[in-house]
Amino acid sequence: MTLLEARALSVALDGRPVLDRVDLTLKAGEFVGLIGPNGAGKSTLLRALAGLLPTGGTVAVAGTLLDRLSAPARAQRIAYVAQAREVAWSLAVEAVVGLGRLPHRPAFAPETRDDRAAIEAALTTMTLQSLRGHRVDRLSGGELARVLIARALAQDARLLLADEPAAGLDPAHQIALMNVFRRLAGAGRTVLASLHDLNLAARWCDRVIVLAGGRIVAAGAPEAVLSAGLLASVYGIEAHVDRDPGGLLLVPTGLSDRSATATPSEDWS
Ligand SMILES: Nc1ncnc2c1ncn2[C@@H]1O[C@H](COP(=O)(O)OP(=O)(O)OP(=O)(O)O)[C@@H](O)[C@H]1O
Repeated sequence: MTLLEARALSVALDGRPVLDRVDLTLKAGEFVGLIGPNGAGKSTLLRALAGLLPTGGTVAVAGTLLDRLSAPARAQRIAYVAQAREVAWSLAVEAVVGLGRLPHRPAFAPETRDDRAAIEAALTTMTLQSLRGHRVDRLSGGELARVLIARALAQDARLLLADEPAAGLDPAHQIALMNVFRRLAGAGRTVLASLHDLNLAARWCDRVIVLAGGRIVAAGAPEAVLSAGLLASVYGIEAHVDRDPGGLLLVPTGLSDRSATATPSEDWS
């Protein structure tokens, strides 16, 4: 079942085109990795899909156009984890995770039993129980990253958009996070996460979408997409591509002499 459909999505920032008529479809129950070089437009695409930017084209979630949804209705359907990890106030971890529940109840209403259950589940999932009373402005970078992901999990939306959620996490927490996203997808939720670690994308994602120069240049199963040739043309790197029972193994070995430009294709949605 299609959960999200973007058609001819275009974004200009400061008058400069950043996304160019992107077509994208996400199905319920898939974990999709959004990859591409610095400046490709990944953050812009995630923000556009979350309804945080003025765009050309359309975005529909479960058949409803995003701009027809109120802010709370949108937040019940889409959770977004930003790349910038900023916290405005010196709140406790538990309170920040609890902010994810605000779209689910009227303003100033007390927490419900469902809210408490979702908060506890998110704290447990992100192994934050022992930090629940800590102030977020005194956490390490990786701890804060996990809190902001937990806040999005507490939101309990059908679609999770996460911008470099694995950045700054140690390898164990990265793998644990990939397993969390896989479990969400297994439960019918949809996750679109931008990732710079190609091995995480290759081994945990059902599908990867490759963005370069504001356009989707390839999309599909990691095994079908992540070839040495694509890595050379998109990232300008040489890589050894191997596979084991867990999936692809990608080892960057150097810079390629081909320029880091890719040829956009017509329809990769
Ligand atoms: N507010 C802005 N005004 C003008 N240009 C912007 C603005 N924000 C981003 N850009 C430009 O848009 C392009 C895409 O940026 P974006 O952050 O979406 O890329 P990205 O793929 O997420 O990159 P990275 O991997 O480095 O996080 C970049 O060239 C960037 O310089």
